[in-house]
Amino acid sequence: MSDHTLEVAGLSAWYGEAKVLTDVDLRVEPGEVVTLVGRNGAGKTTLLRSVMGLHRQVEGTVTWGGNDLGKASADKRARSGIGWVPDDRGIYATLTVAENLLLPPVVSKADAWSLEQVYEQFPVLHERRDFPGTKLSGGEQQMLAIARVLRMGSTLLLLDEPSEGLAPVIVQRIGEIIRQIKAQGVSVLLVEQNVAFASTVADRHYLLAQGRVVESLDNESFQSRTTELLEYLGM
Ligand SMILES: Nc1ncnc2c1ncn2[C@@H]1O[C@H](COP(=O)(O)OP(=O)(O)OP(=O)(O)O)[C@@H](O)[C@H]1O
Repeated sequence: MSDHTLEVAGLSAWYGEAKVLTDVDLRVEPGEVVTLVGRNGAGKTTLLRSVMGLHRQVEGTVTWGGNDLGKASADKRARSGIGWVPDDRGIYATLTVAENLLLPPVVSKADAWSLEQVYEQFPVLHERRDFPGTKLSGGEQQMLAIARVLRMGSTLLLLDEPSEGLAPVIVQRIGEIIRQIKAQGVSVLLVEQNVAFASTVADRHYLLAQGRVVESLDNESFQSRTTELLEYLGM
C-alpha cells in the first residue's frame, strides 16, 4: 500500500457569503481512525465534503499521499483512493447488493477487496446479494456502503455518521468493521455525534465548534473528559 497520509491545512469554506469553516488543520495518518465531533451545524459534513471535493467553495490545501489535490474533482479524488460513504449511504435502490458492489470502478488493484473477501467479512451482504437496495435495513445499507468503497480499493474512508439511526447491536457491528478496516492499514475519518461509539473506534478526535477545530485529543484524553466534552458540545 502506498503512502496515504491526509493533511488538511488552513481550510476555510463558504456557502455563498456565509463562512462555515475557518482555518481547519487536521491530519490522518495511514491506518488511523480519526473522528470529527461537534454539535449540529458545526461544519463536520462540510469538512468531509470539502476533502472529497464535493464542496467547492473553499480555500486552503488538502494534501493526500503527498500530493496537493488543488481543485481536483471528486471523481479524481475517488480514483486516488479516497472513499466516500455519505450520510444517506448512497445505495442504488433498484440495483441488487452485488450490482451495488460491482458498479464503481476498482481504483487500486493492490488494495481492492475481492468480492469473496467482501462476502467473507460481511456475511449478511452475501445472504442478501440478490436483494435490491430497497429491501435492505439501515444497518445493511451502511455495511454495503462501506463494503463498496473497500472493493474499490480506497485507502481512506470518509464516513458521515455511520452510527446514525442504527440499533445499538448494529452500531457495535459497524464498530467492529471499522476496527477491522484499520487493521488492514486503511485510514478512516469519520463524523460522529455518538461520543460513546467514537471512543470505541478512534485513535484521535478533533472537536469542531462553529467551523473551527477547538481541540485535538487522543482517545485516552477524550475518554477521560467525556462528560465535560459532551457538556461543552451541548450534546
Ligand atoms: N447547502 C447549504 N447552504 C447553505 N448553508 C449550508 C448548507 N449546508 C450546510 N449549511 C450550513 O453550514 C453550516 C455547517 O453545516 P454542516 O452540515 O457542515 O454541519 P454539521 O456539523 O455536519 O451538522 P449536522 O450534524 O447537522 O449535519 C451550518 O450552519 C449549516 O446551516
